Amino acid sequence: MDVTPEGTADDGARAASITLDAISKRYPDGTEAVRELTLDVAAGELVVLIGPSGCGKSTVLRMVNRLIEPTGGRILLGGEDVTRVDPVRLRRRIGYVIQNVGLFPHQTVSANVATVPQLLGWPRERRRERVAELLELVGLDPAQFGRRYPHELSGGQRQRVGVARALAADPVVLLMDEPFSAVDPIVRTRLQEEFLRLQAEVRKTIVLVTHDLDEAVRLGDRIAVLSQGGRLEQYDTPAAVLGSPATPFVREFVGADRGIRRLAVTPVTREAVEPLPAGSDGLPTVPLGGSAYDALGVLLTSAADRVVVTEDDRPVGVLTRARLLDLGRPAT
Ligand SMILES: Nc1ncnc2c1ncn2[C@@H]1O[C@H](COP(=O)(O)OP(=O)(O)OP(=O)(O)O)[C@@H](O)[C@H]1O
Repeated sequence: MDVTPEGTADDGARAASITLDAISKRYPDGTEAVRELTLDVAAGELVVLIGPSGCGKSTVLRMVNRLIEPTGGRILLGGEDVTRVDPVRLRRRIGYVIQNVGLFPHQTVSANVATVPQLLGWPRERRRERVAELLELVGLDPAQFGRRYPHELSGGQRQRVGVARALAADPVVLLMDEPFSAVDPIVRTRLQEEFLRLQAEVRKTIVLVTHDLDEAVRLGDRIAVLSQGGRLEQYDTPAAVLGSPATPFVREFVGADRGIRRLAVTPVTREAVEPLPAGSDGLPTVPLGGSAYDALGVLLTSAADRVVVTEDDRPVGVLTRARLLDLGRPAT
């Protein structure tokens, strides 16, 4: 069955690029939620939209799957204008995950995950295989969880089912609106880590909305910082947004502690490492390529003023406390 929206050329593609071309949304009451926003997301890229409450993040996201109709501009998926295709067919190609997941309460986990395949008329056996594959992918044993109902799951498990459901029909794009904010911080961090592993495997084009800067830094290949009216203040890698805020707005938004956040996205490189002096036995170790933030954590929990950097478990040099702190110092 053809599930490609009319007018798109992404047949068979596993991920499609997204181009927002001067999209605008003026609500009927006159609120200009988004004014001529232009943004490109490459196929397989994970882009995070972040900004203060009311700046238009959710409006932007929902215009991509046409839950909200733009009042101006164009949206291209895989280079094809989808502004005028049937929104229902479009949504079958776009996975959507929201904060409280929105699972159907009276349907089992399996039935929830199979929602779109069912709509698409997949035969029962193919649906069953797909559900099992997806539940395993998100770390839930299909035999144990497939027959449960949403209220019989923890918040984190529900969230995983939401992600599995969004991936069910192999969408070319995944939209996620505050997907991890309804769970406590420890579960959230674990879900984020699992999600990054999942993304490395499925490589979808993902647009994720969050108000949590740490989440944006951890997950985003690029971060789009928005201010009121969906105005794009900066669109760059986490390291660049933290290291060189493009505008006073971004500088204030990322805050005074951007140096420490920056360490989380700064790897310990060979350039930062000094030759290994004699008498370095017994010092704590960190792996080359690991994050400078983790190295700082190791330093803070030991009495040492330097750590030994290793590659394949062999020491390649030392990283001093002073050099480490330099890595977090913003360029501007
Ligand atoms: N249906 C609507 N009618 C009128 N104005 C709306 C409507 N929906 C949203 N808005 C307004 O549009 C602006 C952007 O809202 P949106 O929900 O996109 O922001 P957001 O950045 O996602 O906010 P938050 O982080 O608080 O969820 C806000 O000023 C909001 O009040």
